Amino acid sequence: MTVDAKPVAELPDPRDFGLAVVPEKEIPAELASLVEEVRSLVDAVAHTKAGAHELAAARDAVAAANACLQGDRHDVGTMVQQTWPDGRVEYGTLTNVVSGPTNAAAPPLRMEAAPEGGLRGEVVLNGTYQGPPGLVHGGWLAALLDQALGAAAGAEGMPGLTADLNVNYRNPSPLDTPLEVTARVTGTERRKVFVAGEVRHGGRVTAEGTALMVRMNLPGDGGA
Ligand SMILES: CCCCCCCCCCCCCCCC(=O)SCCNC(=O)CCNC(=O)[C@H](O)C(C)(C)COP(=O)(O)OP(=O)(O)OC[C@H]1O[C@@H](n2cnc3c(N)ncnc32)[C@H](O)[C@@H]1OP(=O)(O)O
Repeated sequence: MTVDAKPVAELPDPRDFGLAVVPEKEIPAELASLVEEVRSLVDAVAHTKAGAHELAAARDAVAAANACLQGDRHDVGTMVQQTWPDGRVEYGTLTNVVSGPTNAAAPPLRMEAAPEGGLRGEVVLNGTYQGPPGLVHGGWLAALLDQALGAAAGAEGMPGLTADLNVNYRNPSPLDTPLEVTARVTGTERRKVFVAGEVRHGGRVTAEGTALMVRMNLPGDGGA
């Protein structure tokens, strides 16, 4: 495979594209703990056997919390700037449904540099990500892989959009237990970035994915 994509030294600054950026360290601790609470709430609501009285009280409490939060909002498209332990700066969307730190619907998946190259992360999906009984929904496994594969391309300075994603489900992925997600770039060809990754439970591959990411046009690279 031709290796003629042009990785950039640093990721583009989203501000140059008119997007707002929130440094992750500036996210209030109170918001982070609210997000955790809402994640737990969604799971509790999904599985509750509470009676009518408790359900009505919970509904009123949630409606009151909702009313509290109807003020200023971040624009859709707002990015979060995260700094890796090695000092590398990374951008993602603040409310990304897989990894967004303020999105209570995100598990969330956080990736880090893997010693063997590429990225790795660990994630636990609770019962709100259920497909078959006790197992993670296949669409969510695809979402985890899509995110990890995109992040692997981004981490090598080649952020882009997924053009083609293939997922092979090898073994069931259980809920409520750590799943390891790995991803790496396997080749490049002009703006095409080929990536591959796996989801593992207890060391056994449960899903594997390959994708073609098409690198975004960056200022100064001629777009080729
Ligand atoms: C601002 C800074 C932010 C930094 C931020 C960093 C964040 C870092 C972490 C991100 C982590 C996100 C991970 C989630 C990733 C999603 O969820 S992405 C969302 C789902 N994907 C989409 O919505 C994409 C929809 N599709 C499109 O917009 C366009 O089709 C694409 C993919 C951008 C390509 O369009 P294009 O740029 O016009 O590319 P085009 O010139 O047509 O093709 C370029 C090459 O790719 C090939 N190609 C294009 N499409 C396809 C296809 N579908 N199948 C096969 N080959 C294709 C072409 O044949 C061509 O090949 P060559 O001629 O070079 O051999």
